[in-house]
Amino acid sequence: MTDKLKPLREKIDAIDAQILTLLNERAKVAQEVGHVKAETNAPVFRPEREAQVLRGVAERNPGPMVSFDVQTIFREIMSACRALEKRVTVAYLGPAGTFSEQAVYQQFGTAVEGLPCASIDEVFRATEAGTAEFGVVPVENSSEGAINRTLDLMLQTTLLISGEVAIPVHHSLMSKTGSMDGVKVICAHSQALAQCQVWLNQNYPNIERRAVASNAEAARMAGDDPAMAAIASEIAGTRYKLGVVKPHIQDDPHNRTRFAIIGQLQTLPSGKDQTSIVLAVPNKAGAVYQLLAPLAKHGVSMTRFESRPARMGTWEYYFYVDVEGHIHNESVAKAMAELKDEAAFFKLLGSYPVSLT
Ligand SMILES: O=C(O)C(=O)C[C@]1(C(=O)O)C=C[C@@H](O)C=C1
Repeated sequence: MTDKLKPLREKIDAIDAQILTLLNERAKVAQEVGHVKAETNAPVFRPEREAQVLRGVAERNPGPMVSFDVQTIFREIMSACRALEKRVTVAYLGPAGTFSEQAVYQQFGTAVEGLPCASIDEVFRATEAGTAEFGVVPVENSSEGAINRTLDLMLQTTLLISGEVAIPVHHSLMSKTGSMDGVKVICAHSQALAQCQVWLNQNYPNIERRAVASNAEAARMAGDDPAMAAIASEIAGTRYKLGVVKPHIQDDPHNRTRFAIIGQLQTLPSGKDQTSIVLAVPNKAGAVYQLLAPLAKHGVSMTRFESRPARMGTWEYYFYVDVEGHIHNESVAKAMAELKDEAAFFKLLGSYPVSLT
């Protein structure tokens, strides 16, 4: 056994030496890129370039490594190279251990400065004030729909959407002891309670459910109090030393949340992009139908249509629309110009690469 392993391990050592040399060659080039950017004050984080690199390695991947894993490795390589240029600060809905933090790493890799914030509002404020260069905010969940607070704040902010990232959301039921003995309350964010309600009704119909600020906060509370259980990610559970009572209790096994990367940056085209806008129309018959006509006219596909009641003013609803393509694409630019002319309200939220996951 050892005789057979030895030459294979020597091979791995030799390959690792080459990888190490290449990684550092790459890092030196990234440092040069950093110097060029510093001269012109150009942005360090370039989501369109990173999306192209990650799509490229997946397309060229000969295997046997699976493309998802290859992308994870290259994301970390770029993250480390980027950090040599400048360590980017990213605000997110904290505390540490939330799905928002996971979304930060999924987009930026781990060589990033995370800034946990107490609320979605604070993520916007920290990014607008420049305390963080980017913010990561939840936009929609596949089971529960839109995150209304984010949509409302998008309307008011001067920030743009610079990118998007989608992550699978798996909720686990956890407690200090790893059992439900003596547990009187199950805590979680209201969205998580909603995403697990069928399972909870079947298994613990008589235990009180309490909505708290975040799942990570629920995990922290459960770590302090054996009478409380938390619904949260297992990452949060590990952080607060909880035992798993039952993993993956979300009603939809494919539950996912989409996050927006917000910032000052207008991302350039990556070749596979999406544009987000908000619109309002006068309250008259056929207005929405008419409003969307420019999309069909210019062959622009709509990928999302969400409405929010306008809480003041003369219009009844705001419509959040995502379309395929970048505002720099001629057809998208023309369609947007016509929409803007016809709408009672129009706001471009940003053009950015379509999420890889
Ligand atoms: O190409 C650039 O602009 C770089 O800064 C290099 C690099 C990379 O490591 O590949 C790093 C950071 C950017 O977000 C994009 C790519």
